[in-house]
Amino acid sequence: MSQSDLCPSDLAPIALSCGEPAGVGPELAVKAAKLLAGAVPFFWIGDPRHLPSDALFEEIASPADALRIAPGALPVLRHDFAAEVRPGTPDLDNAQGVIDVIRRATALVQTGEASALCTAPIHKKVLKDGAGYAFPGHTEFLAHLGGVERVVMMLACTELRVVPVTIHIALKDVPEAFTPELLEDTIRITAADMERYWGYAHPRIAIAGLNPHAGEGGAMGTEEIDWMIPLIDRLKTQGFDLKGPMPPDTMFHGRARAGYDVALCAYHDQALIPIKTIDFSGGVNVTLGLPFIRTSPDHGTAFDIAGKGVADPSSLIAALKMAQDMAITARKAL
Ligand SMILES: NC(=O)C1=CN([C@@H]2O[C@H](COP(=O)(O)OP(=O)(O)OC[C@H]3O[C@@H](n4cnc5c(N)ncnc54)[C@H](O)[C@@H]3O)[C@@H](O)[C@H]2O)C=CC1
Ligand SMILES: NCC(=O)COP(=O)(O)O
Repeated sequence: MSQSDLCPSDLAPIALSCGEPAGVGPELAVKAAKLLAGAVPFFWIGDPRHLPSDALFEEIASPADALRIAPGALPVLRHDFAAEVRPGTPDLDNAQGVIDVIRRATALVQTGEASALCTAPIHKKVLKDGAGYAFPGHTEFLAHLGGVERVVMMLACTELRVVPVTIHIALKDVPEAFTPELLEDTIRITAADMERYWGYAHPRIAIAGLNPHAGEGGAMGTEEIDWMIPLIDRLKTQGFDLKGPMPPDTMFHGRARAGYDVALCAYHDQALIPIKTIDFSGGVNVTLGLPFIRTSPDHGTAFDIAGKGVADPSSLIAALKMAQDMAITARKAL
């Protein structure tokens, strides 16, 4: 078989961590398994007691069994939690289980028993209060587990890819955290993984200014003049295809988006508001710079609708498909 003939069943299945069990994660895993019917083989790691009562699932002894089970039911790698679950009402006693499942799923990807990690949403404050979780989200925890210092959060849908350069910090802390070193590392990691996983040899990277109107020549802030423009000019001479600093408010309309492959933004909401507005149901969160593949739906735990059967599985399905495509592209490049 040549590398170009690779198909999903040639890959190890994807590991899906359960996330916060009182959120929409469990029901979305069941829905995704039914709709995908084995087209993207994956297994769910969690407590079977947390699945909806009518869920079609089968426990597996090892990840490889998922390839056989996935066409007809959700393959479940059992992970017992401290408590049962009431959808919409998180139980702090289950917080440690959520963290342990992320760790276990990651280990399975690191050993090659899973081809990629897909994570269902966690509730950061529940994990902090219930188990002293010391990380702002998955992204930083996975960097720790992967043994890398710097990773990049990217959200992607068919019409847009965005990267928040600073991630889960208070807005007042952004100007200090948004440094030339961080922006340069983010550009390098983004460019490398755009090639590795999506085949862009020279991705066109747009960079948003920090300030309104990208500073308007220093009238509304000077970070653009002081260091952003010199950094961008220096990296251009090294072959990076960069554009910016661009005025953040005018870089996301349709014609502007056609001019770049990925937009780097100074802070969380500058990046996530446009993509969640354009495609909330199809957006995928992917971590770049890790020594393994990780994707996630773009939404959170949605406690307000958990257990009601109305949660939309589109973003989880897109995340599973993207993980599979990334694994195939990375394998072909070997
Ligand atoms: N990857 C992850 O682990 C993520 C975790 N979160 C966490 O989730 C928690 C709740 O965050 P929120 O800001 O409330 O955002 P959220 O995404 O959970 O909910 C926002 C709104 O979107 C709706 N919604 C979310 N997912 C949906 C789906 N699949 N189908 C239909 N409607 C859906 C909800 O019902 C709610 O009205 C927070 O702790 C946040 O940190 C948020 C984003 C990603
Ligand atoms: N706003 C994105 C988000 O909360 C997801 O964070 P992470 O858990 O992927 O680090």
